Amino acid sequence: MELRQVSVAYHGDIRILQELSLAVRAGKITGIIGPNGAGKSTALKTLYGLLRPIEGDVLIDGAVVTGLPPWRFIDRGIAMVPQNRSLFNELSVEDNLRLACWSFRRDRARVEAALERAYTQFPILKERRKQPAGAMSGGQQRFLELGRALALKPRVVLLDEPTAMIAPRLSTEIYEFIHGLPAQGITVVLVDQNVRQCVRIADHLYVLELGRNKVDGATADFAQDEQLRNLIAEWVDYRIDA
Ligand SMILES: Nc1ncnc2c1ncn2[C@@H]1O[C@H](COP(=O)(O)OP(=O)(O)OP(=O)(O)O)[C@@H](O)[C@H]1O
Repeated sequence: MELRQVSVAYHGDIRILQELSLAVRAGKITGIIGPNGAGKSTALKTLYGLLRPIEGDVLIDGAVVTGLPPWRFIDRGIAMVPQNRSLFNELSVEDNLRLACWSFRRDRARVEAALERAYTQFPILKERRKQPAGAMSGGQQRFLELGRALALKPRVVLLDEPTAMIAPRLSTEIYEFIHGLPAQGITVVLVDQNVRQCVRIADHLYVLELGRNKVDGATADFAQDEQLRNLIAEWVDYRIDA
């Protein structure tokens, strides 16, 4: 996936992204970091078709898809887990998973396979499958959101602050899980305030500032370049280890 010279505005004239270009590396983890309000979530929403650029293009597999609605992105194997909770709290864990299968609900074998995939990845969901989603802890609800996105066997998963407001022990588990996704053939785009963890697991990093791409590169190169490490420390208040 790619954003090519994309500008995005809210309310028509509040321009947030300014000619931002960004390429998602297939089979890798691409991290997007930057100070509060830099436009990281806006970039992710643009990659998923939730926001339409006023300039520039969104590409999938090299083809321009600018203006395509989000459900057509799902068809193309792109899944997103948004920053804010997106579960139906009153519905059971299993019904939340079934809803993700709505577009192929008549294909029972496929629905059962999708449920099984989510339960294998997160056994706690199977244990809790009959309980209301809202009765689970914040971390468990996050597992359900991840399980729901992955039940559809996406090629690419877009994650916005996956461990915001989640207890440290479960956060560590979530990062380990995300780290393992490329080995399952899943490409990851990770927007995160938790710069330490994002830098630890990302193969390639973009640093945004005021809606622009300030710098990007392979994470390993950031670690070896004293000047880059200083810049990152200044922008996001975190020093990458050499
Ligand atoms: N729906 C909206 N309407 C108007 N302005 C918005 C809207 N959503 C975001 N903004 C503004 O756009 C800018 C970028 O927001 P965005 O959420 O993309 O930043 P971010 O880098 O993800 O920040 P954070 O790390 O704080 O989540 C901010 O100034 C924000 O106030």
